[in-house]
Amino acid sequence: MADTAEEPLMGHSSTNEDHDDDINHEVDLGDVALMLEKNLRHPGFFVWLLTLSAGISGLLFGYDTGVISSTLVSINRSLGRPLTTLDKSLITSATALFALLVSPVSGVLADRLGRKKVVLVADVAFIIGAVVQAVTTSVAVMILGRAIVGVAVGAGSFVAPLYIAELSPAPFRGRLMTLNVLCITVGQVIAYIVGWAFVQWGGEATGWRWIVGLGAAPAGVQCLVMFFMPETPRWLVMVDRPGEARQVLNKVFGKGSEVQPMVDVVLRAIETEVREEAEASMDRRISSVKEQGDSWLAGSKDLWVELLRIGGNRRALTIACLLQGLQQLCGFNSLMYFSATIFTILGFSSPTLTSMSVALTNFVMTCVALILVDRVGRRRILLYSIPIMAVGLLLCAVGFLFISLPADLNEDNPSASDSAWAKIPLSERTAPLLVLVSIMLYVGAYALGLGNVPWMQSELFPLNVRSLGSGLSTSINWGANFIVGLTFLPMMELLTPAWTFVIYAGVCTVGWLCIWRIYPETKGLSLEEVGVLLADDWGVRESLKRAD
Ligand SMILES: O[C@H]1[C@H](O)[C@@H](O)[C@H](O)[C@@H](O)[C@H]1O
Repeated sequence: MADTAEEPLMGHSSTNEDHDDDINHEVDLGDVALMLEKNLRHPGFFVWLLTLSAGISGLLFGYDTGVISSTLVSINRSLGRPLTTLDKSLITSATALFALLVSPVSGVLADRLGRKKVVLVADVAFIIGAVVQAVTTSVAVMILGRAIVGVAVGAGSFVAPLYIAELSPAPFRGRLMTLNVLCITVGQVIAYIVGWAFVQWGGEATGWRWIVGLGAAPAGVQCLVMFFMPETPRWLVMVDRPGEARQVLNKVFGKGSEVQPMVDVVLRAIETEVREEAEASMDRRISSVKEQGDSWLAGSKDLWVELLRIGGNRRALTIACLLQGLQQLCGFNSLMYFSATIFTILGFSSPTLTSMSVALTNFVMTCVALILVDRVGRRRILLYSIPIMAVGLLLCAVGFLFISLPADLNEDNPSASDSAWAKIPLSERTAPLLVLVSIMLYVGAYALGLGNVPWMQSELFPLNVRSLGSGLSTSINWGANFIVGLTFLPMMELLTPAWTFVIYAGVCTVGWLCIWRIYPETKGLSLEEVGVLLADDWGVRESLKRAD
């Protein structure tokens, strides 16, 4: 392989048949990753810059989802009347609902327009949504503003990881994508701090307008920065612009003569993948165009067929949806949205401050994940951390068994810190402390694995269906997020908190079994190799052999 790699790529072109035949024989995709691992020690400055620019999408995602709890308690009557429970539910869930609707569409858009343009479109939506929320005087327009933010979060949450994945060299891909999740958790911590500060000192009725309006600032910055960032090499090859793809790869890997062979090999691997996929889909495309005409719709339908009919793609989609669904159905965001309510019920005197422990633990442990994920591997980190989550949830359930709850869980509003519950000294109540500690254990383990690994979804899909597949699994994430947000409080009331947490522990157990059975280890593999792994079966054994 070394010989092949060092041979300069002369006059390459995706339309040159002889050359393409050479590529077929020369490129051993297994060697691509090995070569990268051997040669690259650290991601270069340019790669960090790209990741951080795209990571602003994560920051906005975290900020806009984290900010809602404090906003709801600060709005009071400034939208013309006090908010009803229905108003609050609609304001909260509009974002997840629209994110859910938009993610698959943004997958198609990312193929048509490019990854970068979708980031820019999402930024415009973030800015419009923030301004609409900040200036509104009615509940209906507030819901509209949250819906527009949902469009932005839905598109951004799918395209930012895709952009990072397609630009990162394989050995650092996990780490760089975890950085995106780290930005989400930073956004959530900032949202909690800003919200808490405004609730504490804001006082006046306009404070919350600043909280939501602030979301426009990072979006504006990202718009400016991303304008100067390149498209991904994979998308450029896909739209037949290999020259530009090479320029981007040169920047990613550096320009020295020692890295040129690496750029050649990576470009060849991408070209091979694009060409093979184009050939494989040609027949299907021809028949689809014959049936439906050469329209946008025909192209998209064709992709759907490819995603669902081809075994490897279907397997990739199943794994991505499993991980994304599990990330939400394990109940984490019920803590993100309602931890202040839980800590009020438990009698903590400053529930908003206590609930910050959830956001902070999530952030700190995501930092740890950043260091571990490429070393330990995605599959392994999930198989180790999910049982700890289940133990945390069960301990939490045990804690709740020793706590007698008020009949109406809404009785204790997060702002009512002087309630009867809050006056009981904590020293006399070990059960609430047990709940707090087990929640931290659960959140810590979540942040290590399930909080970030599902966002590496795009590495599972081959290029032609990558954005559609990632878009779909992102909508599973938002759908499950929507369900958990909607059902958590009713479950606590109808089934008791103990059973609610036992059910989440059950979801974790089932999820663990599915992961053990079908999720191969993708650590250190190039995006092209992952496709080979899933082509005939789940590839678990094969991947474990490689990882050893
Ligand atoms: O990966 C993120 C992260 O774990 C966030 O903390 C959580 O709120 C999101 O729902 C999730 O997608």
